[in-house]
Amino acid sequence: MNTETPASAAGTGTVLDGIIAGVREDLQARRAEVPLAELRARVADVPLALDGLAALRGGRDDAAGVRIISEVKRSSPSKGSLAEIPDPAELARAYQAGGASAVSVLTERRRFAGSLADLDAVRAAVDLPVLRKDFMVDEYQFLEARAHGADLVLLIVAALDDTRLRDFLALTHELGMEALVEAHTEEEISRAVDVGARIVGVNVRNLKTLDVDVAHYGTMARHLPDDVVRIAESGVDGPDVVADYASRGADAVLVGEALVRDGDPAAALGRFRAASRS
Ligand SMILES: O=C(O)c1ccccc1NCC(=O)[C@H](O)[C@H](O)COP(=O)(O)O
Repeated sequence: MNTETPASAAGTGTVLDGIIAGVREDLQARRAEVPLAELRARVADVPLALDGLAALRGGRDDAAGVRIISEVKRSSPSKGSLAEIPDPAELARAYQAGGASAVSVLTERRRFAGSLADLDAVRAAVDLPVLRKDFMVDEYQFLEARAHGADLVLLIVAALDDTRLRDFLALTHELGMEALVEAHTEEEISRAVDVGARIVGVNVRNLKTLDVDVAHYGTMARHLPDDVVRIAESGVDGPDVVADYASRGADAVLVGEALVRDGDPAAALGRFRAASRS
């Protein structure tokens, strides 16, 4: 597989381009430490991936309400440091206790202060599907995700041309994982669906301005086909937003900041889940 990917499919000098440039530099350093062949060997020793698709599907129809993907998010480009997370395993266990359906772990280092160590800690702490949330632009990262026990990875449509999107989705599935394919626009939703994405997220954070507009989910949701698992990403600052996403047909909601800032994330999750049922 050709792993040379343009900085972003758009290549417009956006926040995304800057993040990806840093991701590529960090990746070269890791590759020098652990060559691809060694990663492949490690993958063979890891237990099979959990079924992320099954965990997230059905939230729009069943009485249990919307599924929640709870994120371990230390920092962000838009807000800087969000929370001290001395023990990501403890946070992940709170998420599981609060009824999360999956845990997302940001592993990008420069802007989000994440790491593969966080992924390892969360993987060992919960038996929920775990999403490696990063800016996936190279085959190496997919093997790395699986070697560290991830069950799902993020594919950002805006960061990949159609060939890479298709190839990376195929690689994800070959490794037994599922992909959350993230779109921001109607055109990106079409591209995600055309390459065969089974889980499509609409991220309401604009990657050019970093502005969050929760109403954007409703505008985009009508373009999501019935047979994909629909995820609303970002912008949850309380139960009302979860209820709104649920009312617009989301199967699952991805929540970061509101949970890491809450002193009792398990209780917060309980409120979010209850709101989607009311
Ligand atoms: O969070 C950011 O500032 C950000 C900036 C640029 C690219 C991605 C970014 N966030 C990644 C995410 O998608 C969120 O962490 C996730 O959806 C949770 O969002 P929130 O609940 O609003 O923290």
